Amino acid sequence: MVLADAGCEVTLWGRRATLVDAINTGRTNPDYLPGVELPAGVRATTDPAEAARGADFTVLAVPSQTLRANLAEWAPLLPSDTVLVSLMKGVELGTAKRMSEVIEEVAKVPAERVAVLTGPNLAKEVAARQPAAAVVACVDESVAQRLQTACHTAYFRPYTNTDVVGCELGGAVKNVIALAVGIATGMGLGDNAKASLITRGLAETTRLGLAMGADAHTFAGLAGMGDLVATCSSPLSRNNTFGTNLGRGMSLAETIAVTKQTAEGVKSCESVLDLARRHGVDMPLTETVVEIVHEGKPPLVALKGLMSRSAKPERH
Ligand SMILES: NC(=O)C1=CN([C@@H]2O[C@H](COP(=O)(O)OP(=O)(O)OC[C@H]3O[C@@H](n4cnc5c(N)ncnc54)[C@H](O)[C@@H]3O)[C@@H](O)[C@H]2O)C=CC1
Ligand SMILES: O=C(CO)COP(=O)(O)O
Repeated sequence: MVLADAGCEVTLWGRRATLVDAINTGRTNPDYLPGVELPAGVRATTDPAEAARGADFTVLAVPSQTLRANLAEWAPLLPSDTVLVSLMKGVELGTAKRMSEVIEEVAKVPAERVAVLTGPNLAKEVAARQPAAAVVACVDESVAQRLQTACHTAYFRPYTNTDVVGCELGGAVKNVIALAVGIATGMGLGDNAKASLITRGLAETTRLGLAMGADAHTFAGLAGMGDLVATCSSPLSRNNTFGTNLGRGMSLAETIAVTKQTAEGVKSCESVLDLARRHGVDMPLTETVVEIVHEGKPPLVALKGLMSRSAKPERH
């Protein structure tokens, strides 16, 4: 919708023919964005070759853990000069790779042909054309500028950045911190606790980013602080809501059963922790989220553990 509003011709690929038909005939996606009328510049198809044909930009927005398998099928269909754009906020399980790394590897394209769009962009608000800013990142600034032009509208304001590593980490780790903040909400903790989690969450994200060569400024920007604030304070966030349900005492299985859409942090907390260990970085909040979500640690026990960690200067 954003691309079409900015004047681009958009072809969506969808797996289900019924949804594709609903988009083409009813101009709406009833399963995911009911009540939102899609602009005339958006059409849909179930044929990936048709979607890829002649595309200047190929925007990838499947759940992170499914990217590798999907892209392997699509890669042979892509135009040789298309720029692949990742909207995904996750880290691959097993390899601990960022989405742009998976794209480069599977589509066999150089980093200059891969861009990332991230920032505080809760889908429902964007679809309602409520104002939002974002970041488009690519190691090649001219490519980021082309994408910026392609998605700049009266309600959507993208900034460019060349720090792809920092932008991707900001998006992936904020989902893990949103789970932590959600758990705190579910436990009935107050705003001081939530602000402390957000701030210390940003500290550990920045620590990991610096170890991986990212620019510290990125984490104070839209991809870092911006997305963290939006996600950790909004009930529209699936990760935040997922955490709230866990904090209220639901089991993991019950929480998964009531979660209709993708909550990336549930899987990515493990791959982010893997990444942290590979880089020798301490990420106590991420580690605690993994313990609560995947190892059954009661949130109250986890809270006591965090509060009794050894005292240290804020910069560490
Ligand atoms: N929804 C949001 O507010 C935002 C989401 N994102 C990111 O976008 C990415 C996608 O998330 P959403 O679209 O929100 O998730 P979603 O759960 O709303 O939709 C995922 C889509 O992928 C499809 N899908 C699921 N498994 C698939 C598979 N194996 N192969 C192909 N398609 C599959 C689903 O049918 C659905 O159409 C995530 O990485 C998320 O972090 C980024 C910014 C905002
Ligand atoms: O990334 C998002 C907003 O920027 C969406 O967050 P959730 O995936 O938690 O809904």
